Amino acid sequence: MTFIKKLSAAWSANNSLLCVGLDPDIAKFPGQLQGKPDAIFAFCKAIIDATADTACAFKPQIAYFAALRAEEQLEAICAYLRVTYPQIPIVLDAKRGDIGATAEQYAREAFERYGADAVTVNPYMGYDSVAPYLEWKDRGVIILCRTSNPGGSDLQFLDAGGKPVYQHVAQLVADKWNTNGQCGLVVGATFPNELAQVRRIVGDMPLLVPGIGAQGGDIEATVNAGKTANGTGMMINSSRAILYAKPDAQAGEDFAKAARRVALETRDAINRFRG
Ligand SMILES: O=C(O)c1cc(=O)[nH]c(=O)n1[C@@H]1O[C@H](COP(=O)(O)O)[C@@H](O)[C@H]1O
Repeated sequence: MTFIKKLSAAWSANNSLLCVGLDPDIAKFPGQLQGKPDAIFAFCKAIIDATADTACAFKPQIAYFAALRAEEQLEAICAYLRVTYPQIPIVLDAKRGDIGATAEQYAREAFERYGADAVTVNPYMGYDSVAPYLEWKDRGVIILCRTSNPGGSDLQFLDAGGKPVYQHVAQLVADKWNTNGQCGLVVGATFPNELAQVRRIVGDMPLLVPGIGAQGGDIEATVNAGKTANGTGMMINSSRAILYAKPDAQAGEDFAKAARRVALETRDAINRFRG
């Protein structure tokens, strides 16, 4: 099944535009996982099991695994997702960008090694750096457009022949790069005006929208700016606010139950504005 079909089915099945980001930071793990050799896998598995019915996608961030030499645990988590929750797309967040020959290897890493349904890619090096990902015709290629961080303005707001660079990227992807119809764009929830601009340019193309939760993006503004006519079109990502939600001790919550509560609250808050 193609990435877009899988994502559309997950939007409907779970009535959710929430993407749960998997950014495992062992310093923030609960006591019972500290010091365990497979703590990263165990933490992510517990979060996945607690939130799978609230999410339209899971987004593991590769740096959190690679920095700790835990790529095997990322492989195991992706394998677990593919077997246990095959209906939920895996978006590998790697933000790769390199010359074509190297990009071929990055594409294999994302799609073969980790079996991801989609991968985030940096457009700075141009079409031939993105083309190797497009060889994987059923997989999603999600290209950075207007990122959620303040410093994104340094380049993305520069004028490129009458329009800012981020709009140029959106137009380029919509008109030329989306050869298999499986591309998406990253637009931060911290920039709702720009999100609305991108939506106007790209029609129904799915947008990965990080920046609610820990980065403070407004859910109502995000949904109003980014939704498509049928009230979908986005994977609205939250990582830390869900992963490290404070357990309510009086309610007997552990970290996974707290994550589920916040995931449900976030999904429902998004749904209130979908129309
Ligand atoms: O591509 C991304 O996922 C991404 C793009 C962007 O512009 N901003 C952004 O925060 N992200 C990622 O989205 C996640 C946000 O995490 P929280 O701020 O904890 O919700 C992190 O994994 C970031 O690397």
